[in-house]
Amino acid sequence: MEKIPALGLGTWKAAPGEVAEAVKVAIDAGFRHFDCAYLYHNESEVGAGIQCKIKEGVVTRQDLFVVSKLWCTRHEKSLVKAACTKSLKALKLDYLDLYLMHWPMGFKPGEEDLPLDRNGMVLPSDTDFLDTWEAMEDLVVTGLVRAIGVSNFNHQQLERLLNKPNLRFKPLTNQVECHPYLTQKNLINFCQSRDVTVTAYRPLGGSSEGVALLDDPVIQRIAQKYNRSPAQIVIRFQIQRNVIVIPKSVTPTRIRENIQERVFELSERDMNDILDLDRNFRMCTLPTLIKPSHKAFPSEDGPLNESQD
Ligand SMILES: NC(=O)C1=CN([C@@H]2O[C@H](COP(=O)(O)OP(=O)(O)OC[C@H]3O[C@@H](n4cnc5c(N)ncnc54)[C@H](OP(=O)(O)O)[C@@H]3O)[C@@H](O)[C@H]2O)C=CC1
Ligand SMILES: O=C1CO[C@H](CO)[C@@H](O)[C@@H]1O
Repeated sequence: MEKIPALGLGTWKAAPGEVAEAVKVAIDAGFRHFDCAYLYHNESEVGAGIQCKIKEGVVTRQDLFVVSKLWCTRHEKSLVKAACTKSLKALKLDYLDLYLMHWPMGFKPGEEDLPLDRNGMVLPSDTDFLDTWEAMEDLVVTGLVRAIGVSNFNHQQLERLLNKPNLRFKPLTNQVECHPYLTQKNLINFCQSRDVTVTAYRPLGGSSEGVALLDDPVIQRIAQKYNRSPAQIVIRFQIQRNVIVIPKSVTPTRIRENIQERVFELSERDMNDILDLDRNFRMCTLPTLIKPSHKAFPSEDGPLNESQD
């Protein structure tokens, strides 16, 4: 079974024109795991950065762990292989280390990422994520991907997948929003109890978007205590609870800061103080566009809401 490196570089909103350079800086700094997605519309630049470092002989393909994600408009079984091949081509790779189902919900197929009706609600497709999963399993069998996983799955959805009759491959990870304001304690316990790793996205609180997670007084106090930056504290927090973490940066100094070559340990008390910051605060809110009648709707009584898990 593939092992996901504990720290990866996020690439959402890493603009074409800056992300290839960021990937090169990251590889030089020691990053080996790259979190990509068709949705981010920058896979070709990420691939250029990767290829450059392979050509320079800094790394080999086997040293790297490259992740991409199947977007919701490609949930029909007949569309999955082409979607994966498109990401592979853009990334200039012949296999992915991990391919994730980006969300459990399928949207109407087409070129628009978010096909909307007149009221601004997403047009669903009549797919079931269990069927989509079967097509993703085929990608493992044909060697296009080494492993498959899910993203934005709640407890019930993951359990349904794990209980699927004739499951050929278990999800390697469930990638979910996770940071000190959304600690996902219950979901993490559930995933880890079923041998599914958890990957934390938005680990820094997407700090350019006005969320003051890195300015939180508790994070600041702990950062001063260990003589580390707030970003280093929230990254270490995840690694220390066995959660894989994928901070995004296109800034060379921050990329190097985030990999923190010297390992340090947060005390149990400081880990608990960070856990106590939880306020079930979710920033990635795509579900607000989804009709409650959608098959995989993240409803009040469960999906995506860890307090309900
Ligand atoms: N599966 C899913 O549905 C989702 C997956 N993701 C994945 O997770 C990754 C990370 O999440 P993301 O939403 O990008 O948010 P992050 O929490 O990683 O925050 C990124 C922001 O933090 C800034 N930053 C980076 N390092 C530092 C630092 N050391 N000090 C201060 N600020 C810093 C970056 O700025 P700058 O770049 O300018 O340095 C950027 O503005 C994404 O890039 C994507 O790969 C994200 C959302 C949803
Ligand atoms: O990866 C992602 C980036 O953010 C988007 C907007 O919240 C999400 O929909 C998506 O899952």
